[in-house]
This record gives sequence, C-alpha cells and structure tokens, in this order.
Amino acid sequence: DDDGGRKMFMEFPYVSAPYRDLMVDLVSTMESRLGPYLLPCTLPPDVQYYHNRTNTAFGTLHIRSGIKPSHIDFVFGSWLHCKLPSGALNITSLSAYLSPSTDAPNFLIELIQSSPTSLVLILDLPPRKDLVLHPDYLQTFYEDTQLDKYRKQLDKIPEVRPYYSSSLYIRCSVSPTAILVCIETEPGRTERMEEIVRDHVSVIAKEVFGVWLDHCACGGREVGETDRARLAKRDLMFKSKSIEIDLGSSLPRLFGEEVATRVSGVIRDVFNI
Ligand SMILES: C=CC1=C(C)/C(=C/C2=NC(=C3\c4[nH]c(Cc5[nH]c(C=O)c(C)c5CC)c(C)c4C(=O)[C@@H]3C(=O)OC)/[C@@H](CCC(=O)O)[C@@H]2C)NC1=O
Repeated sequence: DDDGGRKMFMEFPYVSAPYRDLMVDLVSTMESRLGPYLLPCTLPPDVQYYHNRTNTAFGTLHIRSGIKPSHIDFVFGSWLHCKLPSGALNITSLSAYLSPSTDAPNFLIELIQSSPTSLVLILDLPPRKDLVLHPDYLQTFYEDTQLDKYRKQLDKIPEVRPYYSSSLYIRCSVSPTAILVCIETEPGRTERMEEIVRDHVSVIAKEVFGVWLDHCACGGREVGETDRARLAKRDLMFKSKSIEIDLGSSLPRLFGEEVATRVSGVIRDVFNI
C-alpha cells in the first residue's frame, strides 16, 4: 500500500541526518503546499522499493501525479543506495514536473554521494522555454527571483567546485542559475561535510524550492493551446533524455538488467513516454 512505500522512502536509511533532514523537510513542505493536488503513489510495491539479487543495491521510488486545477504533472522522490568496492553510493532526488497548462520551470534536486566526504549537488529550476528566444521568461523566473545569489553563496565555500556533467545535453538543459557543484572535504572530515550540508546546502535548497513553489507551481503562467503542444513536445524530449542519461547506464550496472528494465519501464509509463 502507499503508506508502506512512503514510509520506506521517507526513512532515507542510508544517509546521515543532515541529508535525511533536508529531504524530509523538502518532501514535507511539498506535501503541505501541494498535497491537496497530488494523487497517492500507485506504483507497484516492487518498484516503490527495489533491490538487486545480491542485496548490495537498494532503491525506492515515490511518484505522485497531480490533478487539475493544479499545474502539477507529477512529483517524484527517490533514493538509491549501492555498496561498491570503493565505498557506498547514495543518490537522493526530488523532482517536480509541471504540465503544459503552464510554461513555468520544473524543480530538481539531486544529492549524489560517492563517499562520506564527496558530494555532487544538483539544484535547479530547469527552464521549459528557450531563454535566448524569450528574454522575458529569463527575467521573470531567474532575474526577478534573484536565483543566482544562491549559486554565489555556495561558491564562497572553499570545498565547493563546479561540477561539469559528462553529458552536454544535461549542461544545456539546466538554467543559467543552476547549482551543479562537487563538494569535497578532506578524507575523513565527515563532520565538515555534514556542516556544509546542514548550514549551507539545506538552507539554499529550501529557499530555491520555496521560489519554485511560489513562482512556478502556484504562480505559474497559463499558456494557450498552440503553446501547449510545443511545450508538451519539449517536455517529452527532456523527460526521455533525462531518464536515458541518468538511468541508462547506472540502473543496469547497479541493479542488473531485469530490475533496471522493470523500474525504468514503470518510470517511462508515469513520465508518459
Ligand atoms: C536538468 C536535469 C538533470 C540534471 C542536471 C541531472 C544530473 C545528473 N544526474 C545524474 C545521475 C542520476 N540521477 C538519478 C536520479 C534520477 N534521475 C531520474 C531521471 O529521470 C530519475 C527517474 C531518478 C530517480 C531514480 C540517478 C539514479 C542518477 C545516476 O546514476 C546519475 C549519476 O549520478 O551518475 C554519476 C548524473 C548523470 C550525468 C553525469 O554523470 O554527469 C548527473 C549529475 N540529471 C537530470 O535529469
């Protein structure tokens, strides 16, 4: 049942408190602000919680579709934990996709931890229109909201470096204010990493999520029929590329073909691809 799946998801059992507290806060904020417009998660139990045959890799998926009059297409939360020779890999993510009834940006946060002292943080409101062609869109969602100040704040921390995705598609699908950083502390200095996550990453992530909730999810601009068709086409392309790039190689490698096919198949269904 949904509650079992949600409970498992919300435990974030394999990450330490600063990461868990951030994700629980973001999901709770999302549920309190958007809850009335979200259907319960109806994913099969073996996709809400999945693991590989040797029980070295575990994952959860929590996807809830939005209902009218909200502009929510669906929101999805996930965590993935894999024991690897080099140490444990933990990926936690929360993403919200809006429907073509608005052209406002989506929301994405991903925390990719390849060791207790090394973290890749993705935090963005990916645009849903070409910014060169629509400077007013850039103004409304990125300039007026002053989103770049969060990227600048993080940049001041010595352990923070820019993260360049190996995928050029990913690099051109993020906003100019996107936070794509790699945070590395001295080996063993786990408490410094947790301090950065608790005192900086969490504060900024909640602010950016608040901007999305106020200006995109709840304040999103209506679009006309012709724009809707163009928007739906662009959203579809982005969703399928995102799954291909994020999951295409890692899911089969970490969970095996059978589990990867089952999980990504269900994700494609929900993504309507
Ligand atoms: C603007 C939009 C996007 C940006 C900016 C973006 C960034 C990145 N994500 C990566 C990854 C990633 N994410 C997830 C979560 C997840 N993604 C989806 C997608 O539908 C679902 C449904 C789920 C829950 C199951 C997993 C499991 C996973 C990886 O294994 C992968 C990774 O960590 O490899 C090291 C990296 C790949 C490229 C690279 O190595 O540089 C890169 C950092 N990914 C975007 O979509």
